[in-house]
Amino acid sequence: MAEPVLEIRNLSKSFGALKAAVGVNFDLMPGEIHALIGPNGAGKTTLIHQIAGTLTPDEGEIRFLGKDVRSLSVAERARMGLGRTFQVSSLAQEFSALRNVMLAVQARQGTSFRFFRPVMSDPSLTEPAMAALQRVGLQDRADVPAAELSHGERRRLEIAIALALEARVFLLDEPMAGMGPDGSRELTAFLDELRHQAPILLVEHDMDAVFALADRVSVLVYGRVIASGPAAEIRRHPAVREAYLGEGA
Ligand SMILES: Nc1ncnc2c1ncn2[C@@H]1O[C@H](COP(=O)(O)OP(=O)(O)OP(=O)(O)O)[C@@H](O)[C@H]1O
Repeated sequence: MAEPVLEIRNLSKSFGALKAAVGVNFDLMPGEIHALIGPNGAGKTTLIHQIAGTLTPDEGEIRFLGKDVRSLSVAERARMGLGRTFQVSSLAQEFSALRNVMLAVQARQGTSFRFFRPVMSDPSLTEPAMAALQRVGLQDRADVPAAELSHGERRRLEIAIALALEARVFLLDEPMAGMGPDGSRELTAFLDELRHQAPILLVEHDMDAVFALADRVSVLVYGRVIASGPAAEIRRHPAVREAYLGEGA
């Protein structure tokens, strides 16, 4: 059987008295989209922060590609291929779309000094960056500053950055947030294709997108996984309908 790309074991994290993760177990298998759903404040973003390395767990294990990554920095994890998009955009707003992706290409290639060539005309940076922009359909917007892109375009730019980092896994935190229905449909189709590149941990409130995309769904409530399984099963799960979808069982 295939090995999980990402394995979370007994992860716990508290902020004072508040338990944001309580013994969380979670796997991401090659090729799959595993959605993490749950009410506001359930601890979904906190879990992504712990995987990416911006928060340290109190207890538990995080294994990525078979390696325990708890002692690695955010940058080291990113270099291993932990590709993350953020709930709040982390783009360099004044830089063009192309420049934003080039920074990721440069980060991927490691620090190198380029004395002889201005960065913007260095094909070892511009070519992979343009290829990533093309994958997300932003090739015609390459020169536009990130700040002037639409919300949906910025989301796609973040994915282009993860592509340029040659992500081995995508951690997507509410990619549908702020999208209109057309944008959501477009992004859903795109993510469906993106899974072939690397598996996706999808934190999302848009249930149409979740049930259209996810192979598996885990439900987090007050830091605990209350149900986890194939999407069709989770949709029918009485505890999920009651606790999360707000219906009587
Ligand atoms: N740095 C922090 N310090 C203290 N409390 C925090 C911190 N980060 C998150 N929390 C709290 O931890 C809990 C889980 O928050 P988190 O943002 O992970 O939830 P979420 O499931 O992602 O919610 P949403 O769906 O609204 O984004 C919340 O009660 C939040 O207020």
